[in-house]
Amino acid sequence: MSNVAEHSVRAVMSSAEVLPQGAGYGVVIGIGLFFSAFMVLLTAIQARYTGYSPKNSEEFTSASRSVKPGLIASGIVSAWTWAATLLQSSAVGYRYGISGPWWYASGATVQVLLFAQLAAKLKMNAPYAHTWLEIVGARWGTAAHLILMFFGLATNLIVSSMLVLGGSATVTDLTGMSTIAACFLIPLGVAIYVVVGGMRSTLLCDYTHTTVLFAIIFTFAFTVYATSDYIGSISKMHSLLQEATAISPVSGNAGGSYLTMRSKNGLIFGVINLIGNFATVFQDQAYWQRAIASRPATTVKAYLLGGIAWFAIPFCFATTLGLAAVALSVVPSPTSPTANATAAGFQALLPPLTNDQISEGLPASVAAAGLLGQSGAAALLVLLFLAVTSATSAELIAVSAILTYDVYLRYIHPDATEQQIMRVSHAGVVFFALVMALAGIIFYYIGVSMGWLYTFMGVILGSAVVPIALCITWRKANKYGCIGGAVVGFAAGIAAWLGVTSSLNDGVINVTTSGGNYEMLAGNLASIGAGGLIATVVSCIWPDVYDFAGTRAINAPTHKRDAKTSDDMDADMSEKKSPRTPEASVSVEEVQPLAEDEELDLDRLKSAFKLAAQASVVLTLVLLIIIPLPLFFAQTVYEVKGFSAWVGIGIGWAFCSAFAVVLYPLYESRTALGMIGRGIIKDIFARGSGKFAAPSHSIEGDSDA
Ligand SMILES: NC(N)=O
Repeated sequence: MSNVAEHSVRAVMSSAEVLPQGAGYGVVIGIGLFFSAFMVLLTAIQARYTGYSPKNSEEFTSASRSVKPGLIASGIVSAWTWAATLLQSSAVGYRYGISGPWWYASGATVQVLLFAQLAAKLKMNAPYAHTWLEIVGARWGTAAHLILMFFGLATNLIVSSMLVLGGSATVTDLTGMSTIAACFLIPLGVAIYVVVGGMRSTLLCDYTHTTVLFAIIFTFAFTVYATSDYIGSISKMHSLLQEATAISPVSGNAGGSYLTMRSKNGLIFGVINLIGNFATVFQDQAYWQRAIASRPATTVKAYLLGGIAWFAIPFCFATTLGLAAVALSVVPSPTSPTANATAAGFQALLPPLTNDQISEGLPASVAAAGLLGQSGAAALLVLLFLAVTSATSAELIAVSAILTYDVYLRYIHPDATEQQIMRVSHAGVVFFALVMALAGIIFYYIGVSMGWLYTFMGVILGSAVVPIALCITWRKANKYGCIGGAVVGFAAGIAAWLGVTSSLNDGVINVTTSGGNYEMLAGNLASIGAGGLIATVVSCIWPDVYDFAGTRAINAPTHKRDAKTSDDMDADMSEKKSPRTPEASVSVEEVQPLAEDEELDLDRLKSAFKLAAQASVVLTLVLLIIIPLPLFFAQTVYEVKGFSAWVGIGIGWAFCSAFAVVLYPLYESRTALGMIGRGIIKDIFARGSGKFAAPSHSIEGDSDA
């Protein structure tokens, strides 16, 4: 049997039989153990040649706030690349055509870009905090802290469940490995290396994952658009998509075509996607933690770079594999009696997928297996595993930070020693690994898929988005308005979601009926809308007057500062000084003058905020309005030329992204890499002579390895 025929038969047999079960266990356990060993090695190298060691809590959780922008950008890309980024984006490409990948990518990029503003404010208003919840607690006290902690931890739980569900469904589908085993083994393998390495090593591991991720994405893109026997060129893809349109037109698309941005359901998905992803960035400690780990001077740059780079991942990947899955549905299988897709008896290489299969995110894996047989399936498996593990590592260390600083230190043992803090941080990682495994299994058993959770997340998380953003950035934010907004918005989201489900489905409410586009859209809009409206309106009517002195005092180094410096720092936002909040761990008067630290100079931070505000708003308008809406209203169905430009932009963007998050971090770390290289060489020739010796002035600013 020819290679092509062999691939085809495997694809028709469904992707479950493409790889042996052992390959699933091999990838999940083998790669997990490999990265654990890699992490041990990296940690040892760091400690020996750079002086950084995750044995103290600041380094473990926050990487000593010294990481450069390229590595932070790579960490953002890695944490934000979920199983859904690859699978759900391809699923909406499969359902809605080219608009699906666009709306997935743009609807989840703008939050990272806009987060640059929050990151700049974090460095201005709470430069020494470990978690965003510490800021809430210092400003608004215990009730607000607990309520918003619910939203924060719910975000981590939902994101983690999606990671486990998406990862395990694909491993099971491609190899037949037990889903339950995959749910447990994926997070536990990651937990080992997170405990060993802490935040800095997690970022380094993210970097390696991101590098491999781009390599595999390019492999798929060039296979589909250049070398595949079934597709192999943009014009062939175009003609296959036109054939697919003729056979099964897409409801709500211009001319039923896969080749148009005029897609009603694509647009609805775009809105749901936009709202849900605000919640999973703004209230996920993982993104705050990257801002915290970042050098203050370059935080904004890191988020803008990370956001722009990330866009290419779902856009290029889903424009490749999502559309390939559609195209392969009109390619005849080797056993088909006819090559004419419209003739009776036609057997497609990839028979149409059911709604449940699409919701599980299978279009990408069946397309990969259909195109490249076992090697395609294996590449997708590795890609998925790397995406899932690096995002999982971000979630584990994020929850560990919340459990350590917002539960243990705040409520249980405020005077804990460094050793106790480290012990709790490690235990937090392991504890949450078990929780996410169990959550994945529970959702799997009740029939909730990754796709369902993805569109649902904004319903229960969306209401806290605006309140949290206001708490950290706006001196006038009213505590009661924001907390009320989060709680009422939560109820409004659930009520709207269930109400619309009931009215559109004759009173039948279950996992299937509640997962429709309109049902989820209603819940998402009500949640973020009510939360945002209540928080903003109440704050405008009864504005707070807050100077952020209490939040700046969180964990700040303790030196005297004179009143003049304090006034200068707060000049931009204080009309009246608020007294020290009881929650602040250190009195304002004791705080080290931030101006002493050049990177925390208020003028520099204000300029960074201005840059973040301007760049993120302009890019948001470009990605959400200026490019897609004219294309939507024009109802253009792309001819080959337009489609070629579309695909070319996707692949070109992915190349630029790879430069930004793969090559740039190497360039910016050249000093540290040189130092490590010299240390290793010295050690080889004279054992012990290469070891890091703390200089009289710190080299930390130059080192981020
Ligand atoms: N991270 C996302 N939304 O893919």
